Amino acid sequence: MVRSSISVCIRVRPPSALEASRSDPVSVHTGSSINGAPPPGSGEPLTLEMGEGRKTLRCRYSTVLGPADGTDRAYASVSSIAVGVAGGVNGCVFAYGQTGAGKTHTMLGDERNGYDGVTGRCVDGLFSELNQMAETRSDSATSQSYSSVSYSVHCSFLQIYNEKLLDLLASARGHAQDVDGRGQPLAIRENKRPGAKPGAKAEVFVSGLSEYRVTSKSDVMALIQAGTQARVVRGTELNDVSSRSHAVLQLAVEVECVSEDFRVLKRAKLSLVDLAGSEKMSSKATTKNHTKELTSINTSLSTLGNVMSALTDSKRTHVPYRDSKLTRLLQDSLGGNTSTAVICCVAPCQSAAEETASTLKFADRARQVVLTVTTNEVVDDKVLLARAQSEIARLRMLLKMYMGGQGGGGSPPPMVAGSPTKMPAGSGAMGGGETGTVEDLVQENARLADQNRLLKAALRNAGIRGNIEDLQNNPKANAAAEGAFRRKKGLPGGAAAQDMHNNSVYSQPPTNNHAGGGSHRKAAKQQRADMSINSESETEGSDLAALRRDLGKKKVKHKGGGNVGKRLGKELALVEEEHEAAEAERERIRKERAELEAQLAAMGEGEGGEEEDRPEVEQSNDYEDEEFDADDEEVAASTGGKKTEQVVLGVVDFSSPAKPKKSPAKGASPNALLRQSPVTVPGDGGGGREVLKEKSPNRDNRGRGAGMNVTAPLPGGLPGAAVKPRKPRKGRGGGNNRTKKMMSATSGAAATASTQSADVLPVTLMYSMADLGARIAIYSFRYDFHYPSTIVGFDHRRNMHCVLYDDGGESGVNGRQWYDLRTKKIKRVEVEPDVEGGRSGKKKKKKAAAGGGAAGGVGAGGGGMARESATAPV
Ligand SMILES: Nc1ncnc2c1ncn2[C@@H]1O[C@H](COP(=O)(O)OP(=O)(O)OP(=O)(O)O)[C@@H](O)[C@H]1O
Repeated sequence: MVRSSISVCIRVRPPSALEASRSDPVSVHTGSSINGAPPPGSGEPLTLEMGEGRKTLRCRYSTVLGPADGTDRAYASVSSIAVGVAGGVNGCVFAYGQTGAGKTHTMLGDERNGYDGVTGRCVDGLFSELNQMAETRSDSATSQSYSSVSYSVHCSFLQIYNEKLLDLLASARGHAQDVDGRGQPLAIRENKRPGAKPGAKAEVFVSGLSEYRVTSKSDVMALIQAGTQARVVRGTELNDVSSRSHAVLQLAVEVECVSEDFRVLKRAKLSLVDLAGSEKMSSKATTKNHTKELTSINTSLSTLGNVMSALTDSKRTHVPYRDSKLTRLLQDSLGGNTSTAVICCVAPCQSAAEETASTLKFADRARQVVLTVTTNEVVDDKVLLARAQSEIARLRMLLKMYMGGQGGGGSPPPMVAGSPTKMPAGSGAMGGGETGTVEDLVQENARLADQNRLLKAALRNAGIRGNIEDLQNNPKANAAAEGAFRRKKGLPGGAAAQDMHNNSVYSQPPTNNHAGGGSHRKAAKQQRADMSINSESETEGSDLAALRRDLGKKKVKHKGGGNVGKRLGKELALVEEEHEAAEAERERIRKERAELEAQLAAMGEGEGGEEEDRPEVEQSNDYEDEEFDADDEEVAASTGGKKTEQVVLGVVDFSSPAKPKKSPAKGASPNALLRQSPVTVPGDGGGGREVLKEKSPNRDNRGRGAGMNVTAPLPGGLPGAAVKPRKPRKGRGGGNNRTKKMMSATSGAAATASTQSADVLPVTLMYSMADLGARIAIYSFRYDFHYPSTIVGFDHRRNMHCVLYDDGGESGVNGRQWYDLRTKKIKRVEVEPDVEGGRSGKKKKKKAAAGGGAAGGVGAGGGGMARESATAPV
């Protein structure tokens, strides 16, 4: 966790031709050459002469760029923010200033200079960093080495015009336009990240915004070019090409670092914002439209100023983010977990002195805003364990050194690499680490507590008021119930219900997925893995216990007799205390979880029947919802009549090795680039990588993720546009609407399309982002049919794949489905509008507001797969 203030750069543009022709005197001076010394302190000086009889302003800012300075210097002042996004730290750079002051020139550039602005340079810097990490297989931020580092970047571009959010890339996709021809306004929503720390802020994202997968700067530049053409521009008194909207380009980055023992997933977003310029209301703003534009620009900029003021005022409890769309969208960047820089652009001339003074005032406010920035990374249980062990080793070493092992006087040992230890603030030579074991535990606790919350909701739903005490008093029944529950839910450990405490989606090691059964074997294997983790946890526990015993027995004294020893003793005791509290909390949550799961299991046992025959309760897709909470689970569970069929799946790859398609021709129009099918370019890791993949679920998606191990194409191939045959389920009164629809759409297709399960060939999945784009066929033995599909997403939280049927929507199913390809069971099926009766009115409204499609989550941490399956209507 790092605390830093918003970085401020002032850029003074050269006088324009008009200003020169009017002989408008220069009033802004960079450097200290103007009479009177700049105020003391660090930073570069700037002087503003306000005019005759008025005070001259002298100030300092961390970077001041004069008319002769190029955009490269502006980029230099923000490059660390762009590069930091690769390491999982959110970044935001925005340009602020009067109309015609040079914001667009600075941020985007123009066609004449090939859009050579700060934005293009940031994108370049980010991709260079990502490619370097992938090539060297290391994380430059932590110097940690991995066996593989892969990344994905998604780009969106929007404008805020007259307080409406409009997708700048929507027209390129041929989406419906409103009367202005600017596309449908989009809504800002919030997504509470499951597993986030209690009290953590919800993430803001724009629902329905198109996002494109990009793999290089040129991909992004093509999008910028296309989007810029859709931006609202008008000639004004001060600028012939004045932007009348705020433009926000966002890159959502996910980096996956995999080593033998653990996996780390980093998510962050980079926001690059070119604000519309403030302008005085003048008589020339005659048209109604122009006046409306001016009013909304000025209102949103003044709200931005108010937000800055509120953030710098320690007494203010309310920050008016919601007063404008701009501040609401930038909420994370202004007062949240984002490294932010503002480039304040000013005109050099006397006639603009008032506006320049107001821009400098904004800059002063901005630099007082203090941000707390953390790395957004998700680590699996093994890395938590590794860190805890590394922490223990470090503490042991400290103990040894300061209690006589290595003798006094020496300087304390350096921090163990990769062992971020939480030590009390001001711990001097210890360096005061940032995050660590205790925080990891707290984080894990939050995740477990979240899971408990969901379990409680499921229980409430089922109306079960089980007798927990009974189960507690009967360990055998308890274990059996747990096992049944696990088998039913496809959770690890179903075969031998011993321990459910390590049931984390991150704890499952990748396994090859073969056609046919074996899920119980795998579950047993997983259980053994779980148990081994447990025994390691025991070791951890006993190490800590030993450490505590040592601490208890000996009075910590520094051999050299100084205060360092005493202080270290206190620090160790504090760390230990925090550790103990976190462990106790974890224990409490685990107990609670065991009780809840036992209740659910008891319920499952009571239902009876074979696992395969029991339908699974459909769940709502939290990524689509404004806020994910326990209510969602309740709604989902209450859709009793619309349960999904449970089918056994085989997984095969039926595509021949990907042949690189031609890269887009140089000079091709960006719109043509956007319209074309996904382009596969050769990747350095073997598999191709898709670029500019519009995430329309119905698009043919032939790219293959790196790391796919294709054994052979399926003999006889598969039908190109297979239609899903379904039969009405027995005992269900003829099936629901959906079933009927499918039946009528598919009669006769099943027989010809059927493929024997003997043909099923195994394919190796990475259980990660590397699987994206893999075309697979999912086999249902119930219907003896292969469904050709494409993996379009991987949900790290649930450890599930999102696949998309390659049937062009003919099946009538909203094609995206969530599959756990390990356990070979359908876990999630999109709820069709006609069977949505069980949903609450609120939910329906939300869906309708989102244009019937899924939410296009921009939030880097808000569930990557919302992006993959987001925006285009199915
Ligand atoms: N540093 C600079 N060097 C050279 N020309 C510049 C510089 N800054 C701005 N200009 C020129 O000044 C004009 C106005 O700049 P620009 O359009 O970037 O202003 P703006 O702040 O974005 O205005 P608006 O808010 O109205 O969109 C443009 O012609 C641009 O090329």
